[in-house]
Amino acid sequence: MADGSPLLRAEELSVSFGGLRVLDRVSVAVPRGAVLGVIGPNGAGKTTLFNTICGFVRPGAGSLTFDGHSLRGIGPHRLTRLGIARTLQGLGLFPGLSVLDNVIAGASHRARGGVAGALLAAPWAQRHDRHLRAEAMTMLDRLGIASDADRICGGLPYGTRKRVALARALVSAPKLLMLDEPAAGLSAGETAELAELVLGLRGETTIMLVEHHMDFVMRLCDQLVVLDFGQVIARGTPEQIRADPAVQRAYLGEPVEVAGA
Ligand SMILES: Nc1ncnc2c1ncn2[C@@H]1O[C@H](COP(=O)(O)OP(=O)(O)OP(=O)(O)O)[C@@H](O)[C@H]1O
Repeated sequence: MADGSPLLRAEELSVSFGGLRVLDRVSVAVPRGAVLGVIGPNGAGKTTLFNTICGFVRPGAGSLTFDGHSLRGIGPHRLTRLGIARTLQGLGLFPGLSVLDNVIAGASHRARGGVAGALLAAPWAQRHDRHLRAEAMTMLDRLGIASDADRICGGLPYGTRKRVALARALVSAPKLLMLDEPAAGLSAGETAELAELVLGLRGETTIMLVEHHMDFVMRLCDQLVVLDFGQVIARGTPEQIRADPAVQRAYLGEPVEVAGA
């Protein structure tokens, strides 16, 4: 689908936990090729929106459409095949595996070898797996961590593991890359480098990110959606959002994180 329709459309999504309404008729459209940021004060519902799109949380009402197809009933394990890759706040890496194997795991839906291929040592399976390894290495190189390929993931610095998680998401060549707080826990230098990396992905993939770091968001995003108490209170370009009185009110009294702070 290459018409003018958004790649992802969430319409009137509502989610409640117990009696608490955490998302209240939230609508978001992510245009193809755009970088869309979701921001808002603590507890606004950003992660819940992310988790609902990824199938971790089932909405009480509303609809989700990706590339023209409904995401209803699609669990997280089927997202990669559909063309959605995500990085999570907890990273979700295999700490006992090497960096390279973690990244290859991101493309596992394309591994043709499988059990039969391995048992038979089938040449076609071996060729395909070699190809995946080469692609994973290319991605590690691109993210500046090729020299860590054989190191065990668990012992690596957090900033490096974040890059591994990004490489793993990217190696599936997603149509939509979803990043949950990609800058959280990074130093000012690492955040600036990450911003450059994400800017370099423009034109290759559509990106939706949830983030607290205002500098990072303002620099990267074409469009922003602002949530507060589970509702969309503003949407627009970074300039429009910066000047929006409702947004300023929502953030009043809450420290706005600045890169390096
Ligand atoms: N599984 C859950 N069960 C009950 N309440 C939850 C659950 N997950 C989130 N909440 C509540 O839903 C609200 C929104 O949480 P959410 O994590 O989506 O906000 P957020 O905007 O991502 O916040 P933060 O910026 O602090 O990460 C909060 O009040 C939170 O306590």
